[in-house]
Amino acid sequence: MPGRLLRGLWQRWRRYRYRFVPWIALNLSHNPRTLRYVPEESKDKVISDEDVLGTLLKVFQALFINDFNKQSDILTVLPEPVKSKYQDLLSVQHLRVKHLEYSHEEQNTFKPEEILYKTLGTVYQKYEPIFFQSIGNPFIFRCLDGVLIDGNDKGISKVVYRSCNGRDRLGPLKMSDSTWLTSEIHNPLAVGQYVNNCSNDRAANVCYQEFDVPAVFPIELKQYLPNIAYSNDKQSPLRCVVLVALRDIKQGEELFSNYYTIVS
Ligand SMILES: C[S@@+](CC[C@H](N)C(=O)[O-])C[C@H]1O[C@@H](n2cnc3c(N)ncnc32)[C@H](O)[C@@H]1O
Repeated sequence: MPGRLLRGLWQRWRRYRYRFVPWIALNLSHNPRTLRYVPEESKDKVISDEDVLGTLLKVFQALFINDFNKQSDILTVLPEPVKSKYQDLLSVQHLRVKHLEYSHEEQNTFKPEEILYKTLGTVYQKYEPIFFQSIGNPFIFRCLDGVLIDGNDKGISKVVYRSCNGRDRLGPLKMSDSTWLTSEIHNPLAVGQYVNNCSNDRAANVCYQEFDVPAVFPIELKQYLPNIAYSNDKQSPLRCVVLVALRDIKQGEELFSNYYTIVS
C-alpha cells in the first residue's frame, strides 16, 4: 500500500511541469488565465544562451573592475594575459570616469546597482537530498529536466549554501557569490528569487530562462555567480536561471514572472 502510494506520488512528480515546487500551489491561487504554455522544450528560451552569457560577462566584468582594488589576492593567482587584460580595461575606465560628472568621481567606485544601471540599463535577471530544505520553501525553482534550485536566503537553505560556498573556494578565488544572503549584495542581478507571480491585473514582465554556465566561464568572475552545486560533482555544468525582460521595464516597476509554465 505505501509502495503504491509512493509510486503514484513519483509519477505525479514526473508529470509536474510548474516552475516552483508544489508548496507554491498551496499558497497561491491557480489562475488558468495566467498560465504560460510552451509548445516544446526547445521554445522555452526567449533569448539565446550566447546572449545570456554575453550579458552576464559584461556585468560581472564591470563589477570586477569596479572592485579592482579589493581583488589583489585574486590577481596574484591569475595568468599574466588575464591580468594585463584587466589593467587595460581599467585604464580605459579611468579615462571614461574622468569625463563624467558624477558624485562618486573622487573615489572612482560605484555601488553594484549603479554598475548594473551603467552597464545594462533596467534589466534583471538562482538536486540530491533537498527534502528538509524544501518543506514549506516557496523559493525552490524547478528546471525542465527536474534539477531544483533553492533560492531561499534563510534557514537550512542558507546554511547549506554557505557550507557549499566555503567548500568550493580555491585559495583566494571564490567559485560563487554568497552576498545575496546578506544586506551587502555584490551582484545586483541576484534577485530573481524575490520576484512574485503575475496575475490578471499584473501581467508577467519577465520570464525564467535556464542557463548552464559554460566550462570556459572566466574563473575570476565566478565570484559573482549566485548559484552553487549541492554536490561537488564537476561533471555537470552549474545550472542558473536568469530572468529575461519581456518588454522595456521602467525604474521602480515591480517584476512579475509566471510561476505556472507548462512545457508540453
Ligand atoms: C519565490 S517567493 C517570492 C518572493 C516573496 N514574495 C518574498 O517576499 O520573499 C514565492 C512566494 O511569494 C508569494 N507570492 C508570489 N506571488 C504572489 C502574488 N501574486 N500574490 C501574493 N503572494 C505572492 C507567495 O507567498 C509565494 O509562496
